[in-house]
Amino acid sequence: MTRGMQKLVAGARELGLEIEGWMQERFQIYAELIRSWNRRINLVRLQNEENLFSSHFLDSLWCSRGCELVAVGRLLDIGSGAGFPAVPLKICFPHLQVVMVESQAKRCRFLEEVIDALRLEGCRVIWERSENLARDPNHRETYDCVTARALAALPVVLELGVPFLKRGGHLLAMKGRSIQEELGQSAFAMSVLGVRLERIVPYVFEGEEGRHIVSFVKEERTPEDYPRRAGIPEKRPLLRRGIGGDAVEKKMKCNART
Ligand SMILES: C[S@@+](CC[C@H](N)C(=O)[O-])C[C@H]1O[C@@H](n2cnc3c(N)ncnc32)[C@H](O)[C@@H]1O
Repeated sequence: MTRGMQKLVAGARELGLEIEGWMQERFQIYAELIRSWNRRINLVRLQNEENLFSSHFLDSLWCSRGCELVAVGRLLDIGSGAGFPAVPLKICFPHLQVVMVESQAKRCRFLEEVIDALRLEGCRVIWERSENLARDPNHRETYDCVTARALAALPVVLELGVPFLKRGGHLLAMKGRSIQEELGQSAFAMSVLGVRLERIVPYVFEGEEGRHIVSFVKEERTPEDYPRRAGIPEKRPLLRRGIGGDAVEKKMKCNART
């Protein structure tokens, strides 16, 4: 077993997850595909093999602390990129019905190859902006769980993600050190969209510090006006105007990738 795989298996065990042999094989194939595609298209910043297994695969599995994934049926991952956190979650929780929505065509082609190579049944990718997909009645208010990693600042993640949730469903935002500041900026978006903060799970592991899973629960139907049309949530985040909105907006752009 490679050192990367050893770290993944040990880290997952601390989360109460057993990565069985057939799951390890899938992680191995997934890692090979990422390495090979990464030479052609920009998928992830790869320092070394260990970094892929811990900072990406293990990091993704921390979502399991955000809500009871065993009780989740439909899960939507917005802006999956190379497949995080959706693919590691699907490998370890095979019962999940997973949809990945991704706006870049090349990344969607990569994700389709991953689904085929790993034989991930009940997992598909949609090439679309999430703002548009959220208008589709087959997707709007139909998911038990929505995940987002390195997608955007928190008020933007809320506007993109909450419309997909059923009442009682969870939005899991994977965030870095700026979490308190971003939460402070999210009060207005939370009240407009009808969600409440359920819990913040801080975590660290070797090579990663200051990480958080932020879990929200949807309490009310989302007004039809949200999300606004493609690009607007990012350009004009849901902040209450007149209290330094513009200054906050500029700062939020810096926080988007954490
Ligand atoms: C920084 S990458 C993060 C990818 C992955 N979640 C990860 O953690 O490595 C953000 C991804 O979200 C996609 N994206 C950004 N806005 C989107 C939107 N509104 N709808 C769908 N995909 C979007 C981008 O194309 C990009 O692949």
